[in-house]
Amino acid sequence: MKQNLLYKKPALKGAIRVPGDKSISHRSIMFGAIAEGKTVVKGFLKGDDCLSTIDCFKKMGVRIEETNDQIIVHGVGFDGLKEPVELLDVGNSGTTTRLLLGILAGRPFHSVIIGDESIATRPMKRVTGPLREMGAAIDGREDGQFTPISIRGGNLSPLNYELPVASAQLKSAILFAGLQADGVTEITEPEKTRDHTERMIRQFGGTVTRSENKISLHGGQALKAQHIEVPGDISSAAFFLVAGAVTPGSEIKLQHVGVNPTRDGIIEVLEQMGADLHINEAALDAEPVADITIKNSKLKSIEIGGEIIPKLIDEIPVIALLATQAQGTTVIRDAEELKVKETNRIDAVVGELKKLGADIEATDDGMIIHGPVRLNGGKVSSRGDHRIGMMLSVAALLTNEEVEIEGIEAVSVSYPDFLADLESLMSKE
Ligand SMILES: O=C(O)C1=C[C@@H](OP(=O)(O)O)[C@@H](O)[C@H](O)C1
Ligand SMILES: C=C(OP(=O)(O)O)C(=O)O
Repeated sequence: MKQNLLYKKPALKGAIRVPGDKSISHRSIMFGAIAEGKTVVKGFLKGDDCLSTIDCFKKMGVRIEETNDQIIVHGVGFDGLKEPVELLDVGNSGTTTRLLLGILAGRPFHSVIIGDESIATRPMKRVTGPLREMGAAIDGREDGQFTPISIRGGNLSPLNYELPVASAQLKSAILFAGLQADGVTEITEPEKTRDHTERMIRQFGGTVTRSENKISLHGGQALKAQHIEVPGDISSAAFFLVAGAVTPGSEIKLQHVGVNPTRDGIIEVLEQMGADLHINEAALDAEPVADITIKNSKLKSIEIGGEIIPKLIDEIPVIALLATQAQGTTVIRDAEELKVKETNRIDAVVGELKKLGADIEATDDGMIIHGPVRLNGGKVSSRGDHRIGMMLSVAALLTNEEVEIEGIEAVSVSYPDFLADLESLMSKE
């Protein structure tokens, strides 16, 4: 589906509450299912990826009620999950695939995970390898590297594992398997990655400890149903933060955004670039939440690399756009993981932004962007990747010419109402 965007007077004003956090929404269903009792989830993200997670658990016999403002998961415990008769279709969702594998690794039944064309290209050996070591029988294309993947869980042994990549999905898969293993599982991560799984284990009454970069947990813990309030997704808010920072005359307030310190790299980047940003005191629930106000301002280039990368990995497409408007040369490095997301996001960002006149080049592990540059209109494509589609919609604010985006429907993966929300901030005069 094509979308033509022509924004002549794009100053953005007003307040917006972005939809629920995708990572936390997935986990709320998973923990709800493996806990005993009724978990109520408010603020759940009804994007395609999280709906795929719901669908997979329904196919394993979990009763999940969806109303307008909440989801109720009738937990069955690990042992109550049933062998699915149908294929478990994860759609476009890497998080569903990898975390589900961790849960299935300890279940004594057979299941098959399939997904879309993009999922079929994403590396799964990083997860299937350690899960096999723990005792799960797994097969899949190229020896368990790609979907379709079939799995028959087993009696798991605990694992002491050093993650070869800084991936919260890999860490979480091993934690889910570790919860079903007989003994203590220990994971060391090269850099700190998002810790929603650890927080949720504690919220559900379990124990997981962390010392430096080592995370440990005991198998066999009983988890209890909870009430979960999902905060707004900072990865979705990032598009508005950048839109507000780069569009003349803008001032936007983003309400109730999750500001977990393992996810807030975008805020650090905006501050370092000189953005006019104000964050109110974060309220602490299971996850910290804050309102963030951003105004248009002059921006300067920075270098982004090292341990901040996992804290902003999904925001890099829109950070690249931000850098096109900053004075100087912005360098993004240590971000090879971008190559194995929904698309190769280094190629997609560089290729599509070049069509709009950006001065940007790809490197082996990131990109180099020279700014500021006045963008032009043109025909671009999301390449089927939600974050590329949303980034290009924000780019359309920076030109008086028309931007035609092919494949805009991809935004429904994480933010179905994205364009309507963006347009709601535009002056109606
Ligand atoms: O754990 C999660 O919810 C996620 C972890 C990240 O992936 P990796 O673990 O592959 O880095 C991120 O890119 C993805 O959007 C969501
Ligand atoms: C990489 C992403 O998600 P996933 O890995 O769950 O497909 C994303 O949302 O940017």
